[in-house]
Amino acid sequence: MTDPQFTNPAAQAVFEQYQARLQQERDLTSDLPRASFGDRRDEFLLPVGAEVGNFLRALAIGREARTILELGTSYGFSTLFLADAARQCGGRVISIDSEAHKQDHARAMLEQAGLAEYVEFRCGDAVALVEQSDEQFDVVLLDIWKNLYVACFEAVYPRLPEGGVLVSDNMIYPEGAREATRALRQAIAAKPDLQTSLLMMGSGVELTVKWSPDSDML
Ligand SMILES: C[S@@+](CC[C@H](N)C(=O)[O-])C[C@H]1O[C@@H](n2cnc3c(N)ncnc32)[C@H](O)[C@@H]1O
Repeated sequence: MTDPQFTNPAAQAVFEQYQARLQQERDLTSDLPRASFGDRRDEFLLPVGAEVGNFLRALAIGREARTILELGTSYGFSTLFLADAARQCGGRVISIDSEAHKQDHARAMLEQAGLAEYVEFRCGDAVALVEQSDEQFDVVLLDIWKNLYVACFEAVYPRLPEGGVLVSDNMIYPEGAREATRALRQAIAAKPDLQTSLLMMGSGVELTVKWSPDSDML
């Protein structure tokens, strides 16, 4: 029995499907050599997990986010939480992934959950799609392949409004991502108007807020 995470039974049923698939994937991958796992990574959910999902949802609702950007749809696990937030705060989610078949699966799951109307899926390279965009993003989840973190961050940064929030996943685990996450931390530290903090939840989350020194929010 999975702990209830959603008040809406349809969304809870979809969450439970994800949890069951995740357990199967854990069993399958526990003995897989690292190289084989890397070759097969597109098969797996690789989700942020329920704790981070709940955190993201609360953050987006608290921020009264109008536009939520997700970089890395995968099969839709984190999208489910973000879409539930969008439903509750009158916002919308733009979710980007380069793999169309993953987004097709995510779309079907969101439809089952009754949350598809809150999500616009965009398929393509995250850096290029963000750079082409003239939108501002109130809450951003950065969760694509880690070698793209700095490029994505640089594309997102000018599109974060004052008070806008960036959540970057996998800042602690897996260990193999640490060179990339260290580079992201350095890129964040180089901006004078960002406040940032590493949170020990899930695989390690960096919470970064655009908050200028002369902001009247301080
Ligand atoms: C860790 S998974 C995302 C997991 C998802 N956020 C969740 O919690 O369920 C990373 C995703 O980034 C996508 N990705 C990798 N490179 C990309 C790129 N250049 N542009 C867009 N998406 C990309 C992969 O296809 C993969 O689905």
